[in-house]
Amino acid sequence: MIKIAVFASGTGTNFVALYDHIKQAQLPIEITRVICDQPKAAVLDRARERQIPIWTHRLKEFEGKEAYEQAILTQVQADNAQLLVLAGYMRIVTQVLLNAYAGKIINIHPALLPSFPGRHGIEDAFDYGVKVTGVTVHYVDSGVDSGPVIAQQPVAILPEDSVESLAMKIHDVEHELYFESLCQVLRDQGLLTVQDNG
Ligand SMILES: Nc1nc2c(c(=O)[nH]1)N[C@@H](CN(C=O)c1ccc(C(=O)N[C@@H](CCC(=O)O)C(=O)O)cc1)CN2
Ligand SMILES: NCC(=O)N[C@@H]1O[C@H](COP(=O)([O-])[O-])[C@@H](O)[C@H]1O
Repeated sequence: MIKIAVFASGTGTNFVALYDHIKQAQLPIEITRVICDQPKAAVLDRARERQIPIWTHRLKEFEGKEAYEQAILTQVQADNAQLLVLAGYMRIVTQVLLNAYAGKIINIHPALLPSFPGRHGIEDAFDYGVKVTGVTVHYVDSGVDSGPVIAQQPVAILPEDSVESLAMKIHDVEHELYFESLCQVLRDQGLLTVQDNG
């Protein structure tokens, strides 16, 4: 069984999409825990509904970011998580996790990096007026949205689009591309085989 931890801070639609795809495909992948920095985030209810364990604490409960991430590291290592999957996790991952999980942390971003990094990729692309934006899945490094790209998919911004309609199109792409990218990463790391149908 391949063990992955999902990190999220908000609604959790990407977590649900990954969960559903893994279940539908009957892949040997287990989401060991949802890690969340916002104890009231909706993603936690989604995890509870699916009997997925959670770890949720606010940063301010700890003596700084390093102690916070050390607590997360202790938990994901105890869970034997092999890959950390950031899915709307709004914290910059520090060297505590980067060192322990070098090359084993991935993220999804709602823009075509390196364009429009940061917390507001969808709105920034819409406000800039680009005609094409999209979704990026990438490895996480010490920079922000600067790690090696794993996959990208374009999304056209039409004249009739609002930022809301664009966000819906972006999320629809995310909910397919992240699962495809996860399987590719697990295959690249020799954890998933063709025999697994992954
Ligand atoms: N080391 C990395 N950590 C994270 C990355 C990354 O590429 N490298 N991607 C982000 C996700 N993200 C955009 O995709 C993102 C999330 C949050 C922020 C940010 O600036 N957040 C807060 C608080 C920062 C903190 O306390 O950690 C802020 O507004 O200051 C920027 C980009 C996930 N992590
Ligand atoms: N900079 C990171 C970032 O903007 N991530 C974005 O947060 C959203 C989380 O949605 P979800 O909670 O419904 O999965 C997703 O659109 C993801 O690309």
